[in-house]
Order: sequence, then structure tokens, then C-alpha cells
Amino acid sequence: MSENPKQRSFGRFWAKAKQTERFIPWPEAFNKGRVGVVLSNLGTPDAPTAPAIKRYLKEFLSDSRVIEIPKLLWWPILNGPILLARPRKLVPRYASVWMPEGSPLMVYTQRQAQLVKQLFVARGMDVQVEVGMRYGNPSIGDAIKRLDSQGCDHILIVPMYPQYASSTTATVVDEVARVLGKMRDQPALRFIKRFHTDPRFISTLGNQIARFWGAEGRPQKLVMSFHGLPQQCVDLGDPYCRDSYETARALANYLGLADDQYLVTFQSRFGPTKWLEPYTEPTLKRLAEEGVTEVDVVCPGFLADCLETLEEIQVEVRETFMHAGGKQFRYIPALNDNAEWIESFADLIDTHLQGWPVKTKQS
Ligand SMILES: C=CC1=C(C)c2cc3[nH]c(cc4nc(cc5[nH]c(cc1n2)c(C)c5CCC(=O)O)C(CCC(=O)O)=C4C)c(C)c3C=C
Ligand SMILES: [Fe+2]
Ligand SMILES: [Fe+2]
Repeated sequence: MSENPKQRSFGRFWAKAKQTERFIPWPEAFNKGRVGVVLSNLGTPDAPTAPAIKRYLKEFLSDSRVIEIPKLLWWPILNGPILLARPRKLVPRYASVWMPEGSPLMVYTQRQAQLVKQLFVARGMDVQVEVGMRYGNPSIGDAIKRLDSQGCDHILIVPMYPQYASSTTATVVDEVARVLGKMRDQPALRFIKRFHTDPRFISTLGNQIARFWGAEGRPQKLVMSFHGLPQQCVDLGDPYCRDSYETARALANYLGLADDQYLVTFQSRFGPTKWLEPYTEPTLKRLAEEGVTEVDVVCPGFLADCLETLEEIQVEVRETFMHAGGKQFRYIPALNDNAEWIESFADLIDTHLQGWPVKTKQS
């Protein structure tokens, strides 16, 4: 019997469809309408080697949300002195914090994603969670592609920064828009802008500090060190500085600290321009010189420990403080995979999923 021409053309269509990257078999195609979450952190080199660090820095420092000087001026500086010298200088610093599973920023971000996902499963919720780093791997594009292939057409983007800054939060939004600009069937989309005074964030970090003090005793001063930002960004309207002070005040209130029991400082200055002050390292030097010999440092802008906390604070700043006469310097770790934080983070994310088809096992 001869083949029906209609059947033949369907056969050709089917064979071609199966070859395409986005082919979804029929049963799964009906499983659309799921909900996905992208946890987006800064990103980090793939290895503590000069080529890997160079690749990472090139992508990071080519972002016009991060370096706000005209590209034509910046290009020779970046590709000249910075990318020729900085990667090699950073190798021993990254190597000193590297964990068996990889860069701490990556390891703790992946753990948070895994644990939050497990908690959603335990709560009977159908929510996929993927990590999408702003720079390096896995990228935001990778995360969205993975969610899309799992049938998620509702996506919540969670920039992992409690305080909003254009150079961190806004650039995640830019990148998501760029990725979605290439999609025909786009997902429904939401973003978390900030959670710098969210009671769940403040109480979890506050409890982490209080537990530390319960076991080890209180210091003379608590230093809350936030990542810095060029002063010019704040002058142009970036709310990051105000957000940081609001986090600090909420944390101090939660812990019952008087104004003279804590300080706010800004770390990780990059380049010669004026950044937010007071700078962390000179402040700690001054404190030691003035006779404050016992300090604890916490970094409430970082949800995961990384180079900037484990090396810059825990090694470099500690050394400066001790050389200036300090006797006791303790770094209180970031929330990382703290079980209470995983619960709080899942609750915070859940608040932003309201009204979306987060199917329960019963339904
Ligand atoms: C927590 C919020 C962060 C803000 C705000 C931020 C602004 C900012 N950073 C740079 C330049 C660098 N930052 C670097 C490392 C780094 N920065 C953050 C977070 C914020 N940055 C993190 C979590 C990390 C650690 C990454 C890791 O791999 O562990 C670096 C790389 C290291 C180095 O070369 O010193 C640079 C460079 C600018 C210019 C900026 C605001 C404009
Ligand atoms: Fe930074
Ligand atoms: Fe640094």
C-alpha cells in the first residue's frame, strides 16, 4: 500500500523536530507551567589559575554597570595593566581559600540552591532551583535554559545581594533581559529587588552572631563590613549605601547593640577613585591604635563566603589589626549553608512565588 503524503510530511517534521535542541517529547510538553527559581550570585573563576582568573575578570570588568567610565578609555587600561598583572597576583589569594569542591562562592551558592530545592520538595512544592552566575559558569543563560527544558515558564530571579546596587542587582536584570531577548516563548518573570531589612534575613544573621557570642563571648566592638562602591555611584542615586546602613541598624536593633558597640565600614576598594567611607582596613588599624583590642567582623552584604571575606577580611585585615596592637580578631562567617538560613531563604523566596502554580503533592 502506498504511503499517505500527509503521513510522509508529518514523518519528516517529526524527524526534524527531534533533532532540534529544544525538542521536548509529547508527554513532557504537557508538563509546561512549572515554576523555577534562579539564584544569581556574582560568579568566580573556574580554577585558581591565572588564565581562569583572567577570563573571569575580563567578563566582570567589561560590564559597564561595574566600570562606569567610557569604554574607549577603559579598554586599554583593562587589557593593559589590569589583565596583565592582576590575575597572577590573585592566584595565591584564590588558592589559599579554594575548597576541595571549588571556589567558596560557588560551593556555598550551589549548596544553598540544593538545600532550598530539597526544602521545597519536603514542603510538597514543585519548584525547580538553578544557580546562574552573573559572570563565569554556570551563567544566567545556562540556568534559564535548564529551567525552560524542565517546563518552567514562570521564573523568579533572586539576585543574592541583600542590598540593592546597580553594579550587582541591576546587572543581573540586564543579563536576564538579554537572554530572554533571544527567546520566542518567554517565561513569566519576577525579580527580588532587595531584602536588606527582611526580618527573616536579619533574625537569621542576628542569631548566627548571638550564637557565636554565646559560645565565644562578646568583643569590645562589632564591625559590620560591607563591600564598597565608588562614591560617585551613590552621588548618582545608587541606594546601596542607604541599604547597607539600614541593614546595619536593623541588625544592631535585633542584637540590642548601642550605637557605640558597632561600626559600619566598607571593604574591597578597587582602583584609585574615592569609594564609600569609612574603609574597613584603615578603620581597624585606627581602632587598634586607639586601644580597642578585641573585635568581631561580620559581612552582612555577603550570603556566601568568598575571596573578599575569607582572604581580604580574615587574612589581610586581621593582619593589619594585629600589627597595630589588636589582641583578638574574629571573623563571623557568612550565612552559607546554615540550616536556619535555608529555611528563611526558602520562606523569602516563597513569598515572591505567590499566585504562581506551585503545585502541591495533594493537588
Ligand atoms: C556584595 C556586593 C558586591 C558589590 C556591591 C560589588 C561591587 C564591586 N566590585 C568590584 C570589583 C571587584 N569585586 C571582586 C570580587 C567580589 N565582589 C563581590 C561582591 C560585590 N562587588 C564578591 C562576592 C566578590 C568575590 C568573588 C570571588 O570569586 O570570591 C573582584 C575580584 C577580586 C579582585 O580582583 O579583587 C573585583 C575586581 C567593583 C569595581 C564594584 C563596584 C563598582
Ligand atoms: Fe566586588
Ligand atoms: Fe578584594
